[in-house]
Amino acid sequence: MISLSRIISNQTLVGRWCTPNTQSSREVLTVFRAFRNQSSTFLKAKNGGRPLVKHFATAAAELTPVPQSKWVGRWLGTCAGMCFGAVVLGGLTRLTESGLSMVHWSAFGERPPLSRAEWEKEFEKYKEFPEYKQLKQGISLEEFKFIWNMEYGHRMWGRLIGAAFVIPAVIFWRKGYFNSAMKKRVMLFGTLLGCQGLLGWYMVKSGLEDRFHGESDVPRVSQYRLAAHLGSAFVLYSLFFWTSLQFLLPAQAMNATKAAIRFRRLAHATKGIIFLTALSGAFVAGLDAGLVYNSYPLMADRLIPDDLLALSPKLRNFTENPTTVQWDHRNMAHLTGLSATAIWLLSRRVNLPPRAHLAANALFGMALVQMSLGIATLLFYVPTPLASSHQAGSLALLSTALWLSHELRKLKYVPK
Ligand code: HEM
Repeated sequence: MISLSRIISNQTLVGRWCTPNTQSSREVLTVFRAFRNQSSTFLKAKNGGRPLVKHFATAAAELTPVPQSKWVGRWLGTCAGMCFGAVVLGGLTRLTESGLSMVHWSAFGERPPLSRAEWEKEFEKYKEFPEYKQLKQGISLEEFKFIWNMEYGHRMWGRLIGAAFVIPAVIFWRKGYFNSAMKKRVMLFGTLLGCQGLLGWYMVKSGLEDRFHGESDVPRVSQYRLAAHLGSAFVLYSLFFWTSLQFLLPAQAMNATKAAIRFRRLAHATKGIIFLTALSGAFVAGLDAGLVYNSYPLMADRLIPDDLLALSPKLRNFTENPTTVQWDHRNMAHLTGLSATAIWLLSRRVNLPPRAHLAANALFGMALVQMSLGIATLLFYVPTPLASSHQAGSLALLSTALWLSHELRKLKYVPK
């Protein structure tokens, strides 16, 4: 039998072995697994079969003191930051109405036009598509170059993320920095990254189709595909961010009191609510629903506007009627605001580790900023700087919620 302090000092010892010049990570992992099994059996025996420290095994397996773990964390943090940048760039591309200027796609990159003749050829191709015919008749070559470069920048940034992910992934994999769980995650990240690019083109294609014939029919991408593209970007960002936190900022342990467990559940729920609010925002953006009912808190002096269920069947309104989509987004935002407030109030009563307190405060503060940005975006008829800040704010808010729930991961069960 070994004591808890031995286990902890062994954990540090294993950590110290993990330098590139001493043990291979495979050997260290074998020692670690043996040690982990031994420790969890001991802990359970001491506590009547119930684990004394929940998540101890996972926490131990994170191998946080290993120097190379920091590199893996920094790499994933960089990928998360670059995803954040891609979301902002994508939003700016949409807000400047640039997203449908490139009418073809190639997985490995399009070559930009180099001469005036090449630019004119590219412009002629664009003129074949509905956006030019219905919305942009008569724009100059210079104006076309601007929207083309915006879209090109967004696509190339996506490819740069691909390179920033794949090259270090191969190097770290070959050096043996990943355990088997991490290898699975790396494969998942790579697959999601590839799908993100494909989904982007699938979304753009929906705006190039010849399907906009009604008088009020504006050529734009499908709101469903826009929500899917934005939603998967948020998921990818969250995975990168969360995993980098696991390497760079391991959670501090806290006592598993009833209040702490309830608080942790609320933090998880808030994270989910923020994600759904952001998805509902993508429908607002996709339908240009920020250009109707530009008043707050009422919509044309009413809490429930007249045309809320104007389309039939009724279910269609929730994804195709700008009024309903905006109404949903407002109410989801209110729910986000309420749960962020509850988090903040409860965090003052629960005994939390200092960093979890900080994260709860950051979440509440960011929710206030995000609500204000959303309201201002609506009242001022969606100006690009405000709308773009509101979009970036949604990711910043999600980040604070992820950080908070990450800080609440390690619950310590103290025997009665
Ligand atoms: C507090 C939680 C909120 C979150 C997480 C959130 C998130 C989002 C997201 C992700 C978008 C899509 C942006 C894009 O793709 O360009 C969006 C759009 C929008 N949101 Fe919010 N939002 C929140 C609150 C609000 C509030 C309170 C309002 C106003 C009452 C609002 C009004 C809008 C409008 C008008 C748009 C469309 C902007 C555009 O066309 O670019 N939001 N929101």
